[in-house]
Amino acid sequence: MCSDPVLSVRDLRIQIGRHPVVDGLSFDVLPGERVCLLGASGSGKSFTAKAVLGLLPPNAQVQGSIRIQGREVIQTPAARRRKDTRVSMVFQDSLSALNPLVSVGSQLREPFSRHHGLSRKAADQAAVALLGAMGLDDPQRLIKRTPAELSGGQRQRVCIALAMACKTSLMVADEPTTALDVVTQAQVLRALREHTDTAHSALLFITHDLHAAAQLCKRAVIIERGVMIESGALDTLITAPQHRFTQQLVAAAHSVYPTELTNAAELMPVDYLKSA
Ligand SMILES: Nc1ncnc2c1ncn2[C@@H]1O[C@H](COP(=O)(O)OP(=O)(O)OP(=O)(O)O)[C@@H](O)[C@H]1O
Repeated sequence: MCSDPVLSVRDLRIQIGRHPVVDGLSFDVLPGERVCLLGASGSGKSFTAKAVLGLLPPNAQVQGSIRIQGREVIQTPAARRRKDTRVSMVFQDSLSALNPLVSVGSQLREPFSRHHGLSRKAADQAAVALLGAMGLDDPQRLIKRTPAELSGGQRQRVCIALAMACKTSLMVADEPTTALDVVTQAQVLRALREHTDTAHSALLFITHDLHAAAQLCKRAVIIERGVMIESGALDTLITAPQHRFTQQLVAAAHSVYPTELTNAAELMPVDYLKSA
């Protein structure tokens, strides 16, 4: 069975002044699919995410095609997009993504009222239920606090809850676990996995962390200096990486997580691992 992609990116080119930061990138994300965009620092991941979200800075020149639910949005900024082409977002820095002066409950109430049409009381109940479902202890108390009164992992799960409450068919998460300790990382990855499974929402997961990607995604697009160098099933990319950069990425992840990169990693050919 073949479904139409939720997100279809074709020959995406982004330039800042004379400097190309993304150069001819093409990939699809299918409904309910989790795809990671993997690349080293400075490879153009965040610019790709911003183009998908309609949040490119005014000095960026963009060409190509970005279709969400079949509609062309490449030249349409986020604020002017139709409801069915809007994308929810989880940022790396959860503190600056949330309003520091407003309680978690008030911030979560808004999307429940706006996108689900709930009354204030029902929106509060939905917010508490959602935070509880994400494994946060005592959500009744938590919604009364401001973001600064939460830990990084708690805040990041509030951000995921906010993105979930927006009820979009696509979520983009840009390095959502980079600033977190390993235990909290695992909790946040689980929350993303459970949400996308339950809501059948697609996810574009932006990361330079192959280990995190392998816990969440089945398919990867790997970029280097704004150009796609490899793409396909993550298992295959881990067991048989073709490009030098992918081989280095796998070797680095394997040296940090020797036994658990994925089941596929146990089958990994070793020539390039030995040389890493
Ligand atoms: N305002 C800017 N003007 C010109 N070039 C920029 C600007 N901001 C970023 N760049 C360059 O664009 C390129 C891609 O940046 P981008 O932030 O998309 O990378 P990234 O892969 O997300 O990196 P990281 O993992 O470090 O966030 C980099 O070479 C960066 O130096």
